[in-house]
Amino acid sequence: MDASKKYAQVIVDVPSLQVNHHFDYAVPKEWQDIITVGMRVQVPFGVRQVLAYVVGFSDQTDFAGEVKPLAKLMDEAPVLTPELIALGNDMSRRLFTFQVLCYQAMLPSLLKVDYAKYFLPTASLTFENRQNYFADEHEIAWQEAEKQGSLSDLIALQKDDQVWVDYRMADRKQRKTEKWLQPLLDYDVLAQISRDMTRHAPKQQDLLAVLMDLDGQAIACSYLRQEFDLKMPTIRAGEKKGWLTVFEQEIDRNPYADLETEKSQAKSLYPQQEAAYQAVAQAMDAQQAQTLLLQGVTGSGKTEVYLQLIQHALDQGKTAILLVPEIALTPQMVTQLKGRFADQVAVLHSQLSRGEHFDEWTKLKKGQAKIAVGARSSIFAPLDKLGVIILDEEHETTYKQNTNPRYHARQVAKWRGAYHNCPVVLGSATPSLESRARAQNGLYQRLLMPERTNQQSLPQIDIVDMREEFQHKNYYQFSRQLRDAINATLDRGEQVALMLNRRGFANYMQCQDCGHVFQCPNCDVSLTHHYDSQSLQCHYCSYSQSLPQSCPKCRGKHLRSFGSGTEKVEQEIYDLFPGRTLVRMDNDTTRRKGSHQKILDQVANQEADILLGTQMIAKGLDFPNITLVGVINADTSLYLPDFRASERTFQLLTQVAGRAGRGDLTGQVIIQTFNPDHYALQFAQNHDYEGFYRWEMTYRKVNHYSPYYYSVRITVANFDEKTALRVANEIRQQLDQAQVPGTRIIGPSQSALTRLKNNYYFQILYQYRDWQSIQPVFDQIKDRAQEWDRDHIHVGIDLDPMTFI
Ligand SMILES: Nc1ncnc2c1ncn2[C@@H]1O[C@H](COP(=O)(O)OP(=O)(O)OP(=O)(O)O)[C@@H](O)[C@H]1O
Ligand SMILES: [Zn+2]
Ligand SMILES: [Zn+2]
Repeated sequence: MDASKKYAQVIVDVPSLQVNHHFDYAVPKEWQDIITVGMRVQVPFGVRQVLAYVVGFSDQTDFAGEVKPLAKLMDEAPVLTPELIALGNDMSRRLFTFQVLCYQAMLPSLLKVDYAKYFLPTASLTFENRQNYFADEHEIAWQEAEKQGSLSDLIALQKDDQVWVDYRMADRKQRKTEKWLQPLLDYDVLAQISRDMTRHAPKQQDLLAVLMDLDGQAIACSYLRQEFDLKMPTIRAGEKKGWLTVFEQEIDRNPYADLETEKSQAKSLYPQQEAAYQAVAQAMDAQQAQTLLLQGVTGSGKTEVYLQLIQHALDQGKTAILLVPEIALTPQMVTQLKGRFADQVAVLHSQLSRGEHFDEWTKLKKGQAKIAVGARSSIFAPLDKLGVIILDEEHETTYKQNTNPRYHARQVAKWRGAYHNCPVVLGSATPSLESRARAQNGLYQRLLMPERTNQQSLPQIDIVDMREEFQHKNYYQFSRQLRDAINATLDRGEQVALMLNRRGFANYMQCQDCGHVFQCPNCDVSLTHHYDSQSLQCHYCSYSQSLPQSCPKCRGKHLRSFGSGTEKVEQEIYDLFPGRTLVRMDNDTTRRKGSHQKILDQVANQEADILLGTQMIAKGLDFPNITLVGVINADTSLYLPDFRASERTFQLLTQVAGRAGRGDLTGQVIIQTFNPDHYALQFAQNHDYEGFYRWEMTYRKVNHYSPYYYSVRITVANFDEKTALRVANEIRQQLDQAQVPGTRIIGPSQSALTRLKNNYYFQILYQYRDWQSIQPVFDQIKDRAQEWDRDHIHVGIDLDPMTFI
């Protein structure tokens, strides 16, 4: 018996009791050899049994009362590694949140829903164990094993790879299995049987011959059918005679099975790529936990550098994580990774079913796949021996989670890099100001790739003043210049990409007679007119109503929708460019699995002349025949209630402009705007990231914004406005009393969306310079938030927020 495992330290999963300290439970004797840190257990807690995570063991406890025993084991193998347990601990402190929430964020969602577990034999299960544990069954339910008292034995067998555990969701599609057979007899015995058999059983003779050939190796029954015409009845007959046994073997549900990938070879690097590669590879070789900012213009070949760095990690016997802003939007990246690394890649894709996602995660955990690619949460990929961590488009806001735990993947990446002594690469054509500033201070090493790989210069960008168009009575959303350019491009047989900037933008419906705007009855936002479904919808709470016929206020019948959704622009394109084929890419057309890829294929195969999309089309696309990029409206994102509005606009315009002229043909970009003089547009026009950076830094300094000052946003929500405001004021007082030097407090003020989901929101913005100094007061607020929560007053603490609505 392992004395050091007398007590298990667990973090309980109880929403109303979130604390960061662990509870002690006694480990039953029969579990002491199989239980490990990172497994989930059930423990008695008050009158209930609750889920808990084992985070450590000890041979003594400080707890004065009676220490209860653990009630149930939930896993056959740890779901969290010691590294992830330590990470969750640090994250929760750093973000003023709770450990259990961090652990939940790290695990695949299948583990959070109702599922059942079964033990199934693997090919290496010994005959004896099969008889002992399975008898005639082909699987044993976990609960059944618990009842029979064989759970710990089966878990030990799982460690020995003799059985595996199948996770099945209550009512979802199951893991696919197929029938395999395992020969049970030696060659000599089989040969003897064969000699003794009558000649009238040719199928049996064939089966014996195959079994002798297999020499003990397991094989899929379907193979015998295909190759030897031996069908299940024959095999079952052999089973009855004790020659073999049939079992279910899982089939990989490979979600990318039908993805056509051409095998790709490493390209020989251009000098600028080589220099960047060498800098990172050196840090990898020296096992240095260093952050490198790879600042490469659009089309400079960042992807190839990533691929070769990942190869370098594999060559070192290590693993790698590649993060992308949103995996559904980057099918080209997945294709490239699959082409280069085939099955060594696990894709953690948000559009996978829970089961498929779980399978990919399992491959990483078991070491069957060594490269994890995916969005934000893939930073928690259960990989050992990380050799490199890469964040592509590191400036993207999707790397920050907007719900608890509000972590930033970049920060977690640096933590894991430090743990594994491996470098973190942040790649972007338009780095976030925070990262660029850290490079300036020498905290990050800056790597530059200023040239495009096609040896062409960046595309020429023209800015069109839409105010003049209106003066000339052109009421279309297409300026004359953009129309001419589109026609000329299409006449040359080239393609066009058009972006409709929808950040902070919607089509609202207004009464022409009285000016009434249709609003959501639950939230303080305008309803959005959806042309497809002929309805008005709220984007925040999903409220929906059919299109009204008259105004509820004045009964007038002149209703009109304003703004321009992609559908509306689509209609204008049909009017202005008859006979041209168009594909639309936005949230509505890409919701279904695979639809995004289909749209991109149409563009790649030149079945579409015009690609019309939201900011979705700005990222990562590489189509050599797209030579013209048009931005229909550059302005909307400039007016977000957010100090990063200019940065976002600059990034978006630079990224989308970067889609033009990536092949041998010269690119051209036309940006339409009502604010031609805005600096974000001016610097974007001149491809001047550094100029923008310097200008914007001055603005941030003057206004006390990031990266000079960091901020915490505290939100208070309640269905009663007065209560919400009262608590917000209390928090303000508490912050005032703490008197942390170098801080500034703004608010409470009503949030930009004052009534979201039937709640009133207030926010306080707290600007600070040094995390350590604010820790005590925010820890207090965090603990009080628990109490408020019980009264349905929801207090959120968002460290370094990325959005302000
Ligand atoms: N060493 C190389 N030799 C030949 N072609 C290359 C090489 N490296 C990259 N390319 C090609 O150059 C093009 C641009 O590269 P890539 O898409 O990686 O750019 P990027 O820096 O990621 O751009 P963006 O930021 O716009 O996504 C691609 O078509 C790629 O196949
Ligand atoms: Zn009206
Ligand atoms: Zn709503």
